[in-house]
Amino acid sequence: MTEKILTTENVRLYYGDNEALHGINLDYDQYGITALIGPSGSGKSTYLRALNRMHDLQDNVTVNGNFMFKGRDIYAPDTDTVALRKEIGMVFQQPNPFPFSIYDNVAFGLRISGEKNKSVLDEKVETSLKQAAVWDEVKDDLHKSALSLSGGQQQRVSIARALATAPEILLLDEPTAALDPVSSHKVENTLMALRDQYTMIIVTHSMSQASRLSDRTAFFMSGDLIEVDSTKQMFLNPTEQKTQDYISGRFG
Ligand SMILES: Nc1ncnc2c1ncn2[C@@H]1O[C@H](COP(=O)(O)OP(=O)(O)OP(=O)(O)O)[C@@H](O)[C@H]1O
Repeated sequence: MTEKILTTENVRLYYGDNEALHGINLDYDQYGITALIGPSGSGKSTYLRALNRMHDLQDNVTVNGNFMFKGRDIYAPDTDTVALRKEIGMVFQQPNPFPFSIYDNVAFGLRISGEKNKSVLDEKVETSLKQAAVWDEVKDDLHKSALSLSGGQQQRVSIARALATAPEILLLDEPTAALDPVSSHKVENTLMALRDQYTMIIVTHSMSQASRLSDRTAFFMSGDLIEVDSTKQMFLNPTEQKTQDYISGRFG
């Protein structure tokens, strides 16, 4: 049996007194893409953000449940959350480069970890930008502001920034929702090319994107996980009527 890289068990999350996730159980094999789909407000982003403790940054959120990453308890009191977020990186809906150069954006996490050697930084910046399939477009302008790039390029630089710290898991929260179709296509191709090297979990509203990109799909509704299966099975022959109704566009 394949070792699970990440397991989440009985995840309950509260915003104040309001329970937004009602006991989610989901495990992940190493590598491949899992899509989280479901109507607006079903808890996809809430669940995703719990995986690398992004809710710690917000008051009034209580997370219960069991989260194990390679045998380590993510919510153990002694977890170094900065180190955790290097291993479980995140890419957001809005491309969010920092207001400095392309090079400095990608080198950011490495420098925070104490890397000062210029040739190491140069090499990692180049490798990460290549992995994120944006190197050819920016290699002559690495010292230009990342904010001067197009949205699609900014998003691939954000992916490069996440990859630079050598994460094992990448969380992607609607990474193409703010992009034009050509840029979305490029970002999708980038993710496809990374599927054999990373474990990726992507929230998407696009059924066509979920079916194109993912190996496995999980359907959320009203804070519950309704069904999870191979993407093929989910789209061709889901077990639950609610899943069928959602993917055929009857609601959401
Ligand atoms: N910061 C917050 N404070 C209070 N309630 C929140 C907060 N963020 C989300 N919620 C609530 O938690 C529930 C789940 O929201 P969440 O954003 O996780 O859903 P989602 O499936 O990702 O939706 P969408 O597809 O629209 O992004 C919703 O009822 C939402 O109102």
